[in-house]
Amino acid sequence: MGLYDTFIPVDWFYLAGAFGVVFIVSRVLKFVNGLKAVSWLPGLRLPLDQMSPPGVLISYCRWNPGLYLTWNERFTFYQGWNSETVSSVPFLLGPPSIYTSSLEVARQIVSSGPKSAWVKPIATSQTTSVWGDNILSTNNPEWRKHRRILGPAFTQSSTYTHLWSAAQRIYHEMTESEGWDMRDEVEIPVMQKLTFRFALNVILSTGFGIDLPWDSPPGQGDEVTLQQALRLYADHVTFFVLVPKWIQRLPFPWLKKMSTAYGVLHDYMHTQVAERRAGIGGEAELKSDIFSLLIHANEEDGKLSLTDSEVIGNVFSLLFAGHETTAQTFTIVLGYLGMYPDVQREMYDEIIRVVGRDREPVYEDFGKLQKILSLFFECVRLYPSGYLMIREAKEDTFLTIPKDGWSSETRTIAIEKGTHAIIDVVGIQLNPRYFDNPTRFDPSRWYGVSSESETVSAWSIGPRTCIGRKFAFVEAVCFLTLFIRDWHVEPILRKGESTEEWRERVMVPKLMLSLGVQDVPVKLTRRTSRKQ
Ligand code: HEM
Repeated sequence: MGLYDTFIPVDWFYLAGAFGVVFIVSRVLKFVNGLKAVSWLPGLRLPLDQMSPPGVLISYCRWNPGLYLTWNERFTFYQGWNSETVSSVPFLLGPPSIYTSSLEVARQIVSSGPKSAWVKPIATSQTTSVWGDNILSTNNPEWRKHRRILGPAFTQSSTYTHLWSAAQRIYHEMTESEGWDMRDEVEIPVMQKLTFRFALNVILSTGFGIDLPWDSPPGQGDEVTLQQALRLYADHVTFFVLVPKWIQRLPFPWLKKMSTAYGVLHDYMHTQVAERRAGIGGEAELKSDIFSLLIHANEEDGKLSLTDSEVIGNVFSLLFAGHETTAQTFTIVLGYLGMYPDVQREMYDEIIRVVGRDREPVYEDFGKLQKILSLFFECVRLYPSGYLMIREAKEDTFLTIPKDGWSSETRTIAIEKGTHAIIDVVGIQLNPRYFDNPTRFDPSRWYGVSSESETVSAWSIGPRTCIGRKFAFVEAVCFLTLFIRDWHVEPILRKGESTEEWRERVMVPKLMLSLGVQDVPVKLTRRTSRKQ
């Protein structure tokens, strides 16, 4: 019998059917296992996980709300399930997850110590470790090392006095370079362009001793200057972080420019590390500024040492985390001041009472400018720039949640290894258990609240709370004090547009790695005319 005599004709129809059945069975099993992994907690049942590719990349639609889920459904999501903690179990792709707007549940996930069952998932870490492992990207025990090395820079008072004077200098440089000093009225079509540059220059100067001029001449031809490279990186950090290396190398001119920018930054930072290490760059202005601490750790042997790539990884993670979040919020604050002239007046009065008109504000004023800090807290509450925290259960674990809806009685549910937890910071900030009338813009709710209080939860809670929270508070108070003292802010309205319509058009979130809003157009009017 020849080979061809034994050939059995393939019936493609049945083969496809068999594959189909196997696929459907595998998805049903996946779905049931997913439900079991979250103890059958009620919630979303969608084809894809919303926080990992491809679900996260698909724009908002009914069967795939994507990244905008927690914002767009902030008034209905938890109410719909009558619970502050709900599940999301995909039946095609992705891990099961739980979403929570409860601080008590969040605390169990982000606040438990080194033995915690919850870690940052690998995919999240990869997005923040493009330049090297760092404080943002690592989990215990590595994370502990990064935090211990960087911690002193954020606890010593010299960091904040230095920060205050850098912010003040850069504010004046901005008003001069933008030509505001010569004018009584200024129209700014996109406020973000200025707040981003401001916040980047502040962290560069305070953290790394790099003082960039507000304006610098563009590079010749294809050349990319350091300032342009930083700007390109800051503007396109999401791209650098999310897109695979091979896409960055495709032969498009703008990609080429970005990859040149990446090279410029890479070389600059390596040279800086080498120079600081050799002492050529001179003594750092602060003995324990962020860069000096990193370099010191680079030279250490033992537990608290860092490799070159960890140094650079931390530099970039702090550059990014230290300017994008604050810049987004400064823009939102200015938008709100424009919409609420009464609040603006109250803030101005506080500045005049504490600082007056005749002297520059100093760091010692920080503690007295409580209304300004409250204004900043309230804007971060309504638009939390760090809007999600994602964790993964590295082992089977338990969570204690309310027994029924919002009741104070609790029950414990089992959570299986591999389940993701999405701490919904927007949901927490709008939770009526923590904030009365949570949708109302009301900075006075923060008057008298300590900045150390757990109520200030938009910077996270527990050991992994934002290391730069005081940095952000001090920078915000300095910037806003200078700004509000000099300028009255109002929204630039379109013809016939009301302030409410302006809010609906402009204060609409734009979600990427942080939460911001659409381009904010504002008009500034000098409070004390130059001619007086
Ligand atoms: C409006 C301003 C800011 C907000 C709302 C904010 C929010 C947050 C949040 C929610 C986290 C926790 C993330 C997580 O655990 O998944 C975080 C962590 C972090 N933030 Fe901020 N942040 C702000 C400003 C800053 C500044 C100014 C710096 C640096 C100068 C900074 C550096 C960091 C770092 C390094 C971490 C990681 C800390 C760790 O894991 O130990 N942030 N931030």
